Amino acid sequence: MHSLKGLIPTILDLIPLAILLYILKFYYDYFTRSIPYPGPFPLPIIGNLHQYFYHRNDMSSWHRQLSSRYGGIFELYFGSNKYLMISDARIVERILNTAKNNNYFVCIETEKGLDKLQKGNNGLLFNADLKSWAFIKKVFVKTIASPNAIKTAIKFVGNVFQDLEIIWDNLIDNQGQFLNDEQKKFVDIDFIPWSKNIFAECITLLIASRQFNLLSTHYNRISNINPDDQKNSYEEFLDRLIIVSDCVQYYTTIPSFIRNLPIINLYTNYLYKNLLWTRNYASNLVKKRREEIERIENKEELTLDFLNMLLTTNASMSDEEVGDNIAEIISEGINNPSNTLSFIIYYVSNNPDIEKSVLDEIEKIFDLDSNFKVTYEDLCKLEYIDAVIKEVLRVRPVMAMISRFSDNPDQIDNYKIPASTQLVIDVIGLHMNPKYWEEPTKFNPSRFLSSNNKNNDTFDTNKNAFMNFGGGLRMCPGKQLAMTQLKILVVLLYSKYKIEVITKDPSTRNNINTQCNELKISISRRM
Ligand code: HEM
Repeated sequence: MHSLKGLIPTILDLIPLAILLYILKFYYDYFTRSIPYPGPFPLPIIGNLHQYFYHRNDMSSWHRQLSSRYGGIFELYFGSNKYLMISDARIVERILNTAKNNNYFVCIETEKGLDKLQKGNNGLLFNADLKSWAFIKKVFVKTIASPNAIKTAIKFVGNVFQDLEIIWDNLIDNQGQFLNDEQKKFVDIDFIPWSKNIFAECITLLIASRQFNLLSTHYNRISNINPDDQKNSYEEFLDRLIIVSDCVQYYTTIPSFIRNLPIINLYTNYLYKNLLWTRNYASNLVKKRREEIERIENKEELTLDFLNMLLTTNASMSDEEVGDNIAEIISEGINNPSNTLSFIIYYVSNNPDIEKSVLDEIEKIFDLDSNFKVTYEDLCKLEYIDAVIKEVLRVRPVMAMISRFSDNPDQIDNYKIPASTQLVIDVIGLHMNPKYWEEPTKFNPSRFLSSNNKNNDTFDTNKNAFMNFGGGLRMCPGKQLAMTQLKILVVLLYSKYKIEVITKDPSTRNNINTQCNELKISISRRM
C-alpha cells in the first residue's frame, strides 16, 4: 500500500509544473497581445536577450537586419519586458516633440526599478516628474549651457590642457624612445584614463568650481613616482559612478523577483551598496559646500556654478537630492564626451586624408605659435572638425538606444501605440539606414559639410535620422558644452602632438561597439 506521504508532491516535483505554467502564460500573453507588431520570436524568461548578447559586438548590422526585415516599428523582448523599437525617422519626429504636455515625456516607467533607487523624481535623466525636472533643467541651462557658461568652459578646458601638456611632455622626455631615424621621442600611452581625467577636471570645475588634480595623480601612479598610491576618494567616486550606471540599467531591465533570487541577490546588493556609497559621498560634498555658503557674509560673492545655484535657489532640496544631481551631471559630463573623443582619435589617426583635412583646417584658422589660445569665435569657424565629430557620433553613438514611455494610447500614421508601452528609439538602426544615409557604413565626415550639397539635402530632410544627442524636450542639455569641449581638444591635441593609434579594435572586450574600451596610442611632440 502506498503511504499517504508518497502521494503529496514535493516542492521539487512542482518546479517543472511551475515552469510549464509560466511558459504557457508567457506564450498566451504573447499570442493574444492587443496590438501585435512583428519582431524576432521571444523565448520565455530571457525574451530576445540571447540574440542581443550574440550580436553585442556588432549591434549596427543586427539592427540593420532587424529594421529591414520587420520595418519601422518592431518588438524586442529584454527578459519578459516588451519594447517597441522605432527605426523610422517620421515616427521618431512625432515621439520626440518639445511640447511639455507630450505623451512621451517619461523615459522609463518609474515602477520598473527606478523607485527602488529613488531616481524617479530627481535629476534629469530618469526624472518622471515634470515640475522638478523643469526646475533642474533651468538651473542646468543657466550654469552649464548658457553662452557665458560655454565661454567659461572654454577657459577651463584651455587651463586643464596646459596641465596635460606639461605632464605629457614630462612623460615623453622621461619615458619616450627614439624610433628609427626620427629625431623626436615617442611614448605609448593608454588614452582612455587621460581622456576621462580631462573631462572630469573640466566638469567638476564647471559645476562645483573645484579641481582635484586628477591628471597629476594619474601621472604619478603610472610613472612609478607613487605606484602604490591608493586611489583618492574622488577617484573612487568617479569609478563607482560607472557602476551606478550599470546599477540603473540592471534595475530597469531585470524584474525584481529575479533580482531577489538567491545568489543573484549578492550581485544586486553589490550594485545597490555601490549606489549608496556614491550617494553618501556626493551628499557629504554638498553638506560641506552648504556650510561654506553659510559662512560667507556677502552672498553676492558666490560663484554661480550649478552646485551653488541649486543650494541657494531651492532651500527645500536635501543634501542627498542635490548630491544625486551633481553625481548625474558628473557622470554624463565625463563618460559621453570622453568616449566620443577616444573614437575621434581612433578614426582621425587611422585615416591619413581625414587627418590632413583636420590639420589644414587648424592651420587655416589658428595662428599656431606655441601659446596660441582658442576662442569661441574661432571654434565657430571649424566646419570640418565639426563634421568629423558628427560623423563619429553617427557611427558610434554614445547612446545606442533612447527610451520613451507612452502615457496614453496614441496613433502615429498607421501605427497604434498602446498606453504604458516602453518605446526605444533605435539610434543605430537610424544611423545605419541606407534610406537616410548614402553608404551608411562608410566613415565619411564630408557628408556633413554644407558644401556637399547632395548629402546635405539627405541630412536636412532626415534630421530625425540623426539622434546623436537625442531630441525633443529631453534632448541632451550638455550638447553645446560637449561639442565645444571636443572641438577645442581636437584642435589642441592635433596641433601639439603627432598621434598614432596602436589599438586595432577599440570595442573589444565583450562590450557593445559604441563603447571605446581600449585605445593605446603613441604620442610625440609636433610643436
Ligand atoms: C559627446 C557627448 C554627449 C553625447 C553624445 C550625449 C548624448 C545624450 C543623449 C543621446 C541623451 C538622451 C537624450 C534623449 O533622451 O532624447 C542625453 C541626455 C542627457 N545628457 Fe548628454 N551627451 C553628451 C554629453 C553630455 C554632457 C557633457 C552632459 C553634462 C554636462 C550631459 C548631460 C545629459 C543629461 C543631464 C541628459 C538627460 C536630459 C533629460 O532627460 O532631460 N550630456 N545625452
